[in-house]
Amino acid sequence: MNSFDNILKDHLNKAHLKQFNKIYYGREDHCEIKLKKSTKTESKNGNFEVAGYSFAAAKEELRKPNILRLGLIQHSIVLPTDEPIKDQRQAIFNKIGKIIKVAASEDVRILCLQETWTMPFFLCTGEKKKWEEFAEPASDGPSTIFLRELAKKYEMVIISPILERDENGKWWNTAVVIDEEGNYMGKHRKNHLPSVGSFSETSYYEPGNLGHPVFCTKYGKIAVNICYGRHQSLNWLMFALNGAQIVFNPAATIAEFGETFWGIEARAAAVANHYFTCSINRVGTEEFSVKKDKRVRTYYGSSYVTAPDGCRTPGLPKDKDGLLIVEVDLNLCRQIKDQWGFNMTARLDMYAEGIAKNNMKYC
Ligand SMILES: NC(=O)NCCC(=O)O
Repeated sequence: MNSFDNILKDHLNKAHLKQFNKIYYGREDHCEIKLKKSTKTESKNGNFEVAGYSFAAAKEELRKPNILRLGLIQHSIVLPTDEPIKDQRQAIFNKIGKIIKVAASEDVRILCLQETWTMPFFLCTGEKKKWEEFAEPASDGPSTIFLRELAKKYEMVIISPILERDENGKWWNTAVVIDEEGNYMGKHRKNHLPSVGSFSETSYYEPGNLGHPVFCTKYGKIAVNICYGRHQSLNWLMFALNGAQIVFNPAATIAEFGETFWGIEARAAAVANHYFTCSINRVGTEEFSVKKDKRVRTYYGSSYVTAPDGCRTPGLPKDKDGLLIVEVDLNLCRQIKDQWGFNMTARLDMYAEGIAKNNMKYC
């Protein structure tokens, strides 16, 4: 099944599709961006889907429009998981390098990759030794070196979620932020670690210790909420309190786990926190030999973007690499807050008091 959106297109007539889009996506028309001919050729040659949509904001008298293009890449691994680590990683670099080039040709200014994009998601195997060499330093590891060059060449801010090995040899699930001049800007570490079914990351690394950083890039204020952190609404809130205009949610999640949540959580967060959310999930099937068993996991892609007014784009396919390009006007963030009086009616002091009174416990 390619995507939910294609099923709808195939089965609803034009009028019904419009009605459906209005309720489900928040608007009748997806506002597709016209992509270059070369983009279509490259996507066909590289066997990845490219889709482009835009979100407009109202014209203002005093502020200029603040329009930029975001890029989200979802991808499968390239080589089987028992190939040498160096080859597996290089094959992914080669594929991603080509997709980033297409994103650059479409003027993408901020781009985000999926969770631990350089490797198969071996964190479901319970094994560590075999995979150690995928862990790398955040500021000058192989993937940061690779992306710094592309960031500089294309004047693009790049968010690179990796498996970090710190100076003491400890691992972290980390997102590195590289600025448009190719400089390492900083990093965020995943705050909430799953311990559910085969997602058991607590044996690999600890919850993040860097709070909720917002990176003031040349193009906008951005933050990263890594995968499982999307189930925690206060995690989203903290990025808003620190001033984020766009929050990326790079993920690795499978259909057996909350595919029904996927379209809801980041979308609700965009409305509740008045920023854009960008949801990126890996695709493809990954097979691991664990002792005498085979472990097989299939990721469902479906990456999408939501605007602060709750309108969302269709998703990328469930089963194919893809580049989602979304043109946004960041002025929309403040416009929505003003229109709904969200800052004026917030009761943060009341919640802070209530949380403190409950001794930080859920009942
Ligand atoms: N990577 C990760 O945190 N997966 C957990 C499953 C989920 O939250 O969908």
